[in-house]
Amino acid sequence: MSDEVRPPRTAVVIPAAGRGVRLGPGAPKALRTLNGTPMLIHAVRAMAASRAVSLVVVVAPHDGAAEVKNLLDAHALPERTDYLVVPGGDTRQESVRLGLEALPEGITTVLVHDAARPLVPVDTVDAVIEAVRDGAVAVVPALPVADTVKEVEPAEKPGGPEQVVATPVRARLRAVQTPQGFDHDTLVNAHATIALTGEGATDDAGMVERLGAPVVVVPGHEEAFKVTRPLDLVLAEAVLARRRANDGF
Ligand SMILES: Nc1ccn([C@@H]2O[C@H](COP(=O)(O)OP(=O)(O)OP(=O)(O)O)[C@@H](O)[C@H]2O)c(=O)n1
Ligand SMILES: C[C@](O)(CO)[C@H](O)COP(=O)(O)O
Repeated sequence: MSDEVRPPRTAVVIPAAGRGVRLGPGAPKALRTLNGTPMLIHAVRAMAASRAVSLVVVVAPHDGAAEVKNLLDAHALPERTDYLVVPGGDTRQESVRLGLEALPEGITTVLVHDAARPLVPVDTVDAVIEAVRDGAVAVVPALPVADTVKEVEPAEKPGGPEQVVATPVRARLRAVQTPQGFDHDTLVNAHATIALTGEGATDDAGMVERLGAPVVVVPGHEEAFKVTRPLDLVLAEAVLARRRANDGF
């Protein structure tokens, strides 16, 4: 066996198998375009912009893996990075697990990034990777919350009023984004151990928290917002227009 110290290898799993119900009728959300380019391609480019990323695994809609492969082939992407496409599952959590199963040996750091956050800047990606390489087992980029957040008890009957049960101290709340970064074995262990029903975990760091492992926060970025509702498409195209005006990007 060689004593050679191998450099850490970083892969990104991009869950892109969602329908985008909240965005309204149309193609699956990841394939909807921003300024003529599919959101997924923006997201893949955002990840591959980091020189630390050697592999991007795209988790495609279950019946859309061939279409997504063609899409990646048809767009210019950095050549130093490898790309893989696998079919996804019924929930985000399942899609991420299927992406993790496709990773080759030797990956030490894994990022999970929503295709629905196409405009995250590379500095945020690099900050997450650096924090994992510095020893954190789980890292989330996050921003302070602008609104006051209430915890509610669900309505007793459909259409009835919800009851507020608590107002968490806003200064202690953070809105978390992606990419979330992990020590590879810790994330794989979380996905193998944590069983959740219904929609599953809403983020991957939450699964690592359930293992009892520490999750650290790095600053997020307002351009890393999630395209969820129709207004977010307008905002995303405005951000792209501002980038073009500012840097000719
Ligand atoms: N079964 C699923 C569901 C979601 N996702 C991905 O997880 C990310 C975050 O999910 P979200 O923004 O909720 O996307 P959708 O599930 O598509 O949206 P909606 O809930 O409005 O249908 C997206 O990149 C989405 O494609 C996935 O890979 N597999
Ligand atoms: C992972 C995430 O983007 C963190 O904010 C978010 O939880 C995804 O939620 P969604 O309902 O699947 O969009």
